[in-house]
Amino acid sequence: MAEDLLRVRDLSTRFFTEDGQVNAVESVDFDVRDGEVFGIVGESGSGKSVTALSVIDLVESPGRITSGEVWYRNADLAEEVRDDTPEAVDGEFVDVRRVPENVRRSLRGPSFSTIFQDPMSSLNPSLTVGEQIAEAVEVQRRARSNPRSTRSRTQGYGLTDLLSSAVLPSKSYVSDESRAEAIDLLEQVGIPDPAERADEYPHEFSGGMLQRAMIAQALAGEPDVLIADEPTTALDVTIQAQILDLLRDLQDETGMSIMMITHNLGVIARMCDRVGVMYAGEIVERGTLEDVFDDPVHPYTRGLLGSIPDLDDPAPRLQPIEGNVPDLYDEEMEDRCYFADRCPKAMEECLNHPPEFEVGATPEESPEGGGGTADSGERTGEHTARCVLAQHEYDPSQALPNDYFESGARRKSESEPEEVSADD
Ligand SMILES: Nc1ncnc2c1ncn2[C@@H]1O[C@H](COP(=O)(O)OP(=O)(O)OP(=O)(O)O)[C@@H](O)[C@H]1O
Ligand code: NI
Repeated sequence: MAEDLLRVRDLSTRFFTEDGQVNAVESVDFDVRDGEVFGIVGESGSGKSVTALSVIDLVESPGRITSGEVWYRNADLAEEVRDDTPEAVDGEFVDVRRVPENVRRSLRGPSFSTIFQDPMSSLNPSLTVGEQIAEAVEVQRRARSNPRSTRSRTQGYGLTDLLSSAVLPSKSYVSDESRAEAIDLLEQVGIPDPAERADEYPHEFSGGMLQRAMIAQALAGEPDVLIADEPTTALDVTIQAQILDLLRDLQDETGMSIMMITHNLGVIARMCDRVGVMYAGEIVERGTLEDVFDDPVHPYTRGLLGSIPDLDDPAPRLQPIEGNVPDLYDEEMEDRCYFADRCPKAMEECLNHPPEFEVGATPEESPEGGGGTADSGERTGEHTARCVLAQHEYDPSQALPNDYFESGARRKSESEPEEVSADD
């Protein structure tokens, strides 16, 4: 079995807005393994993008990561930071949340790279595509040849900042070698006439080609992990399929891992090895693609699967189950299963916040949460769900009345959990 490359533990991110505290990511655990595609899927507003941004420390104010560890396996980095920050090192793993900020930032590009729905969030309109990719190649080269000096030179700069900073002289390739490499990359991502296209500006590219150029830029750093947030959502379906196939091919060649974030289960089915299903800031079910698609436990997952958009069909935004993802304001998050108000199988037990249950395990064996830090590598349950149905069948005699969550009065005055009669 492939080794873990990333172990994310108890990651929480909140936005401190004028209207209140938004619990966008709520104690999330997941692993990303060598050479796999790990998918995060869920409706709009479920916390997918903020989870990704939290992993690479790009959450912006008024947001803040309030807890969590992001263990990244990199023996060289572990060696480098061990003396100064021993608490951030566990064997070959480094908790990137506990290393100095300049070190963490220097990992963007050479270790973690991103592609987004909108390529113009990564590309600078006033530089040619070739120059920008060549610059990313250079950053990687400097990082390889002398990690420490690069870390100080790029201190305080993410790759994107560096690329878009006005300091860069226009039309100057750092070297002929990096220009040649940029052209190679453009060819790798399937851009015809790459040498000519390299000298064009982003606005001269079509949407699909621009997406490919962004992928080339993201790959220039030879990242260990590519984080792809709805990378094909804006594209028409034929191009969408081409880009996904391209990502899979590139992954086969490079051995990188991909974190694929999407609301589209068709994309998940086509791409992913393992999946986490997000709802209201939590991962509510996870497992292999087969676990989650063939044997879903959480009624939310089942609901999502009830309307898998066909990739060959214009895919609608997912809205399979009546109702919406809650706004996630802290004061409105009752201590219950967050999905209970939309759930066709809500029972009295669901008025307690469910832990992560191992699917199919007896209650005694079931672990609390995703388990462990960097050193507890052993995995028991691959397939888990934050739902009591992982442990026992639906019991209609315990069902909550249909209108249970509808009375606004109850919400305010009776939200104190009543004594729940659990049978076991
Ligand atoms: N800058 C911000 N300020 C306040 N709240 C925010 C901010 N960014 C995100 N949120 C909130 O965090 C929660 C999670 O948002 P997130 O963007 O991660 O959802 P998502 O699953 O990626 O949805 P989508 O499919 O629409 O991209 C939402 O409730 C959202 O309103
Ligand atoms: Ni998003």
